[in-house]
Amino acid sequence: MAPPGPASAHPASAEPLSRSIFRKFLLMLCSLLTSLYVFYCLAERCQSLAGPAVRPSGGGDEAGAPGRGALAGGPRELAVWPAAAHRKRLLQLRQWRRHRLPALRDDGEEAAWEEEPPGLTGGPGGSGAGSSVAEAPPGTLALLLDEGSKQLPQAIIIGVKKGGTRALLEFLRVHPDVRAVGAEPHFFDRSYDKGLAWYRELMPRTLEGQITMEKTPSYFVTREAPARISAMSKDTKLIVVVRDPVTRAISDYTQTLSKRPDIPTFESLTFKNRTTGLIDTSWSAIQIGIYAKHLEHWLRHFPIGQMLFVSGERLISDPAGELGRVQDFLGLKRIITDKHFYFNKTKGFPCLKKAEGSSKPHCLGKTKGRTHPEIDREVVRRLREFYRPFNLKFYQMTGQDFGWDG
Ligand SMILES: Nc1ncnc2c1ncn2[C@@H]1O[C@H](COP(=O)(O)OS(=O)(=O)O)[C@@H](OP(=O)(O)O)[C@H]1O
Repeated sequence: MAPPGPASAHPASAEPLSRSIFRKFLLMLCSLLTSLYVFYCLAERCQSLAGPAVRPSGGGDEAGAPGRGALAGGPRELAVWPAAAHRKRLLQLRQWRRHRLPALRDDGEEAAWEEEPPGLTGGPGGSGAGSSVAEAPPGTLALLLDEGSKQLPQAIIIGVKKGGTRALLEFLRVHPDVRAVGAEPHFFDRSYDKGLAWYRELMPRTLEGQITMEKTPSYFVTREAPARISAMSKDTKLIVVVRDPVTRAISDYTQTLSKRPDIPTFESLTFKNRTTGLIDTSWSAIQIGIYAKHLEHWLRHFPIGQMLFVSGERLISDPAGELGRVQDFLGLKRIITDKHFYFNKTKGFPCLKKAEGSSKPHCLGKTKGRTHPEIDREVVRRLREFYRPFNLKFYQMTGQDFGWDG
């Protein structure tokens, strides 16, 4: 008879089986832990847990210190305001989803902030490196999205049409304490009968310490708007972006021309009677630029100190400077600085190194910064003459010389 096998023969065949089960178990445990970690990091808990629950707002010691932070959403800013940045990103995700749904739009002019077309990329900060919730799969954070509540706006950009209102709003949205509705609600001019509850529903959710904003440039020239906004809240802060009324009128005309190429020339629309040189002030392109007259209506309901006048020209030549004034006016810490902007030569305008909820450079869309048609010099001269007294009155009322008549 053959001798029995070694005593260890049977255990030797059983052990590999239990070991392999154990190994599989370990492998599963590891993958589970890895998935949990990935989920955890996607939720950006890693960055936010260490931060304060509510970021202090308003002018602290460092208010007014330019160039303090790094790029919006960049590592340094997160280190300074981790909780605020995290909360804002959660809310941005909600917005990211909304961007992909048919949104409330104005006359089609106001498409949302557009990403740079391929030909325009390559600006500073455009590497696309780094993560942002806007680029993360939305489903992963679904459970965390019910934060905040909808508030009526505490600040409104009320005008002026073609002044640079979109640029200002999009620049402001970079601030972690600003939440704004993307499209123009037109509540105080077109939809007032829908009521404040309807209006509030349009607003994005905000957390404590964040400001809700909207922009509708036609409010500035709407007679009923001052009383209506005051009835909502006497404390509403009002921002007006103004621009040389002559170039504003040409910009306005250029927009109409882009939609209806068959309209009469700018020159013919400007005059009631070209021979006498009588300006047609009933033409809205002309009428909107009589800023002093419109302002009078607002001053019946709001003190001048509750209004901020932003220069549309300086918003292009020195966006950080104007944004500094706006942040001060809104009682916000000066987080948006020159480090957030770069000048895009192709676009011919300042653009953001990183827009809200994105890590890529962003310029305004092609409906902003259109090429204006050449206008008869004599007509331009006559218009300048027409606007001069109104401009001077406006400088006097606001205490600011916008330099349109120098
Ligand atoms: N950064 C930047 N990028 C592009 N465009 C800029 C920027 N800053 C100000 N502007 C000027 O904004 C003008 C459009 O103004 P609005 O946004 O107020 O227009 S609208 O009333 O909302 O249609 C637009 O007018 P046009 O140049 O006539 O198109 C621009 O001159």
